[in-house]
Amino acid sequence: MIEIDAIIKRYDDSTVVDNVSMVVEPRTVTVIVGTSGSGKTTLLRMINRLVEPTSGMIRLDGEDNRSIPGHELRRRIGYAIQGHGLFPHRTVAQNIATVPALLGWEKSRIDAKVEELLTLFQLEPKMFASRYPHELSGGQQQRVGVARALAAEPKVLLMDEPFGALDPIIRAKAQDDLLAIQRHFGTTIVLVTHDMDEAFHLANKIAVMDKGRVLQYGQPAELVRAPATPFVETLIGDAERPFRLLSIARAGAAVEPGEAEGAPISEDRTQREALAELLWTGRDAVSVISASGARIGRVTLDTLLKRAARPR
Ligand SMILES: Nc1ncnc2c1ncn2[C@@H]1O[C@H](COP(=O)(O)OP(=O)(O)OP(=O)(O)O)[C@@H](O)[C@H]1O
Repeated sequence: MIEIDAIIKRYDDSTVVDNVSMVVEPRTVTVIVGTSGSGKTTLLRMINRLVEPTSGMIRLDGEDNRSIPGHELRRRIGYAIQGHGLFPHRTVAQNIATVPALLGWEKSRIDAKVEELLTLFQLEPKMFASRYPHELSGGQQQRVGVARALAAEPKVLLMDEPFGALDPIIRAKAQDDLLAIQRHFGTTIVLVTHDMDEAFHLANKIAVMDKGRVLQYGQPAELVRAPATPFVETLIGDAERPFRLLSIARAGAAVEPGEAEGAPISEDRTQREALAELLWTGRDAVSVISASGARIGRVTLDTLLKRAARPR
């Protein structure tokens, strides 16, 4: 758990993080969004003490982060940034091994970790371990950057616009990979982004920042249903609201009894995907199946349109 308690950061006369308090639950993804210059990066970097707060306290599992030695902070908290910051003259394997090597892990343990991470990130170890960063595509470099941040098995991963440089298709894939890996390791992730679609795709909770303050901190559905301020409403995007509502709920939650013609969809797909399927195939209803493949009912176009309707 990360407890951010009345954190303030001032540079000269300007207050760039203004009395922020929030709690990040373990094994969740928290996304910080907001306009440029609103203090997102500064807030993130106070968690691993790359920036020292002017006042306030941040606790990691109950421990004041100022009382945790630097090497221990680096072990507990991974950090991945846009542009990935890979060392150009070190191989992929050496890049990933950076923190474990600093921590003095045995070579066999490091090698096993590098292989595990490369495999998890779908980079065939035999092909990629000995390459240099310039021999990788942008998307591959980005994956190595995240793999490196995870190498010492940190409980917490801080990510600052990690996918900012990727094209939309690779970006969507990178987001899915991240969620799979987050579940695999049970990592607590705090991620900064400008991209609201990314926020809604990844977040268990979203913090909206403006001028150094957190205006709202809640589950995506809360932000859509009850935006705390007009700023939050604007940032979420009024026009996309129906789709956001559908993209944060699973098809399984809209099931009703009955059958439908044509290919079924899985209950864990989003309602937005169910709607897309219906619109693409011109059907009024689609059968829904459970993870084990059993038919559990159907979702109708009518139901989805009602769910997408303005809540007020
Ligand atoms: N070392 C510094 N010295 C002085 N001012 C700083 C420093 N670092 C950041 N700032 C200022 O603090 C404010 C918040 O910066 P920060 O990088 O946290 O914003 P951000 O929300 O991450 O912005 P962006 O989305 O553009 O990256 C900005 O006005 C920035 O100019």
